[in-house]
Amino acid sequence: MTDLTCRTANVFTQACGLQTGDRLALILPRVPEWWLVSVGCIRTGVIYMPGTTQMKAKDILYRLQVSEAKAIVTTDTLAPEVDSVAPECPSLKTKLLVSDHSREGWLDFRSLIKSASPDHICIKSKTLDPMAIFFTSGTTGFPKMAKHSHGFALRSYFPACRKLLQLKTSDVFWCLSDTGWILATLGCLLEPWTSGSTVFAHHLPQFDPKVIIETLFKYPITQCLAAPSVYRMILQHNFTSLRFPTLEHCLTGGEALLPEEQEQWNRQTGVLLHQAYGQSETGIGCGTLRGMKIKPGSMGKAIPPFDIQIIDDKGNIQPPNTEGNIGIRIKPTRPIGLFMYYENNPEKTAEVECGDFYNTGDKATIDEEGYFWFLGRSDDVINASGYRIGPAEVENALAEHPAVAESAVVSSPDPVRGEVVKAFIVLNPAFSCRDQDELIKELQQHVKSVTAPYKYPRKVEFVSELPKTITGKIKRSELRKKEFGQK
Ligand SMILES: Nc1ncnc2c1ncn2[C@@H]1O[C@H](COP(=O)(O)OP(=O)(O)OP(=O)(O)O)[C@@H](O)[C@H]1O
Repeated sequence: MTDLTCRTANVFTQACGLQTGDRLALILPRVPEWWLVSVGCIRTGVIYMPGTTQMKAKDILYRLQVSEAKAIVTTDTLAPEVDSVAPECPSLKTKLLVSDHSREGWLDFRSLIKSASPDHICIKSKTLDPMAIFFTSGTTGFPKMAKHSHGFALRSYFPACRKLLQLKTSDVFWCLSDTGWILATLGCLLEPWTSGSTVFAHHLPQFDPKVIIETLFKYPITQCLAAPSVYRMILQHNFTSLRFPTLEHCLTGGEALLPEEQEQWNRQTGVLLHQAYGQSETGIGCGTLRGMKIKPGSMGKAIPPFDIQIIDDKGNIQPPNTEGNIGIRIKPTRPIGLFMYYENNPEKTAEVECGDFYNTGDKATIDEEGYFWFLGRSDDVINASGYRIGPAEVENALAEHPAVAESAVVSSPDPVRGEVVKAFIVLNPAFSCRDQDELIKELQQHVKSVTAPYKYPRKVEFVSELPKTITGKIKRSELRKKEFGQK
């Protein structure tokens, strides 16, 4: 890795003429070059911007333009999409292709690193020098550019952070996160790197639960990190045995995990599933550390150096069991590992500052033991007849009914009540022939029976799919806007 990443650094500074502070878009699947490019950038101070390979031309265009990227690294699959938008990106000077074939107008990354010198002197980066830009998922609008410093990498060395996974040199760690997501930089690169553990990588072009299960049986993987949907798919697969021979520890985060899924995973695999919470802005903010008591449905406790509190809209700390915003203290000192600011967006950067805190825009409560309980994004919380309802609570209740494959709960206008709870539901195929009115009544009754009755969805609509971001997160804001007749 030292040899190859030094060569990569030389390719960037010499063959590509990139300088410290230039931006490079990194859009690669799970191939070894993803690691080389990331570390090559860290060595040279080139700011890298990971992006998912699921992007289409317009997504790539948006990212290249707003970031004024000077270079891009990608594969054959996305090169034509890049070429189709490159004329509209005047800053883009270098296109690097990771492939066994050549392509006109592109530099061949693999042959360049073969011929590059392995001698390279790393820049002397300071903790607060910029390292990477992570685009947010765009769940609530256009993706924002969360800029991180080298302190983000440093945070993985902090003893308190290493308690999350407690990786050892003997561990074989498999992080299934999309390479475009901040979790991949943490789970595929920084965490195992700082612990000296083995990284397991699988190309996995599609999330086929059968392949994931076979892989966990075949290879000596001891720890696994993946989005809740991955564990969900495995559980829904009805495989005869999920007793993986070497798996000891599992972590998930990035979206809500249902408490019953957490329990079901434990029952079927014999391994505990720990939950973490984070954002492109924060990396992992809180989590259930290895060995800590798991409270199903909770996102665990704040991980130092972050001081996380539940705050009101003015930044006042709220007592336990009171709904509020998840805030991370930034005054008097901004903690290492938290994003620096939104690039080119001082208004948005100022908007998320709330008193002494960075307001994550997520609603939650904290209990007496310091465990956080996610309610939903601030914009998604429903205010029905004076009751504040988090979509996650209703979606969790619906998920317990066998008819529900997936649901999204949003606010909907009502002439009498102002706002009511509306559920968009994707049915499991076995229930698609059922009388719809009858099924709606049954589902409403079910929600009333498993959670506080005022939360039940007064409106229900069955849909074939839910609107999602390219990383698979439900765009509740899109559904809500449709309900209120907005664009
Ligand atoms: N454990 C978790 N449980 C529930 N939600 C989670 C969890 N972890 C993360 N999230 C959600 O994911 C969000 C972070 O996702 P990300 O940084 O990818 O961008 P986004 O907020 O989805 O997109 P955008 O900011 O562009 O709308 C959090 O703010 C939170 O809403």
